[in-house]
Amino acid sequence: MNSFSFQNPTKIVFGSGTVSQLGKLAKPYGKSILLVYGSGSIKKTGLYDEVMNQLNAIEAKVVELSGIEPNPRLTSVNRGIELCRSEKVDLVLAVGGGSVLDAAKAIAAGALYDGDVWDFFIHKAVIRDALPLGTILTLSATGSEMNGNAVISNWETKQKRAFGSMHAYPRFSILDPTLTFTVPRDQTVNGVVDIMSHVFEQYFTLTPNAPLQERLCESILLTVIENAESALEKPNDYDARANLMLCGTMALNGGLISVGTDNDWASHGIEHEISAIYDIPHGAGLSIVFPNWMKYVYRERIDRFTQYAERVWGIERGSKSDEELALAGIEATCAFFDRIGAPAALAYYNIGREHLDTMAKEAVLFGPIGSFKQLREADVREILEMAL
Ligand SMILES: NC(=O)c1ccc[n+]([C@@H]2O[C@H](COP(=O)([O-])OP(=O)(O)OC[C@H]3O[C@@H](n4cnc5c(N)ncnc54)[C@H](O)[C@@H]3O)[C@@H](O)[C@H]2O)c1
Repeated sequence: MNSFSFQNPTKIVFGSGTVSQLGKLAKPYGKSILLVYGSGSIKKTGLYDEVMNQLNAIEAKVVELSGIEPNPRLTSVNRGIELCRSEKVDLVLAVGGGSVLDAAKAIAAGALYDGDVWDFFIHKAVIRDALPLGTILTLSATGSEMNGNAVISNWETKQKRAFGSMHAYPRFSILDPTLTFTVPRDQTVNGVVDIMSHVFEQYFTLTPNAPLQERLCESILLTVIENAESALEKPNDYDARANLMLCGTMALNGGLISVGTDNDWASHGIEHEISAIYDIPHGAGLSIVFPNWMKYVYRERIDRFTQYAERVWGIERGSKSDEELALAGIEATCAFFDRIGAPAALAYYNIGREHLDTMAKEAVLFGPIGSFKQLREADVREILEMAL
């Protein structure tokens, strides 16, 4: 295990009815609040009214920024930054899925920066401060509710880039699983794949002697697999939704489950290049990329993959060779994705070879990606080719 330091400053308030604590949680940060949300589904579900009642009760001045897109765009972030400055906002409050939360993080950081917020995403500047951020999560997937990451798309340059900063962690996040009852089937599936992918990025590591981290990863994968189908069959199954929500938060919790180990993140890098051009859902892109990444890299340290097959999928070794066992685990992953209806190939979105070269080049713009196996442009091109 490597040496490490770990800190997570986000307060989590978890459970049914916890939106009723919003006023109390928001009050210490000041009166002027920027409420950030998406296409307006929170108005249909009644969540918007609940939020406004809480904010009115603490006599907050609420400024609204709606219309945050899935795969949130830089243009929306810039609108939010202008509002923060003109309305002297004290607290940014995000209500939605990962896209809304990520946009709110970029707004909170950009509002206190003199230059272009995109600088943070292209390694031109480092975040030194941010406005306080609170979140109410409505979709289990990204872990954005308890980490300092944000992913934003720049449609002018056709780039999707991420930042990570201690300053961008939410001060508080309200996690009420009942708010996810209305998440449609396809988005629930995308969330399940996203959560599992976050674990894969940390589980497939070359770092030896990290048995607790390995078991933390395996327990999240097992819990997601056990609960995904119940949530899909019965969208109002509180226990299934609650378990998925907690898994999402733990899976990408500032690195909690993988402290002291090297992480990979190549598959996320590759997926970002696909959705930067084709605007497909992140989770769907990952269900296409990850099994192909696995097939490309498993020989690097085959015991990680045989352990995965045995412990996560319960596949017995019997007379199987390492190679056969590892591949059986990868096949079990594909079969599960298929069973829940996650796409397996780029063809699902009519994506052909047109932009594979660009995607491969952009993925390694800042150098090789991944640590389980370092991938260069030709490797990424090959994985994309396998994903067609
Ligand atoms: N910050 C991070 O650590 C991190 C990690 C992984 C991915 N991401 C990024 O997060 C984004 C994806 O976020 P996401 O997967 O949470 O999805 P999302 O926020 O894009 O939402 C997907 C869709 O679900 C809808 N939705 C959300 N909650 C709903 C509800 N309760 N009922 C009905 N509809 C609802 C949204 O309106 C949207 O149309 C991508 O841009 C991805 O790159 C961020």
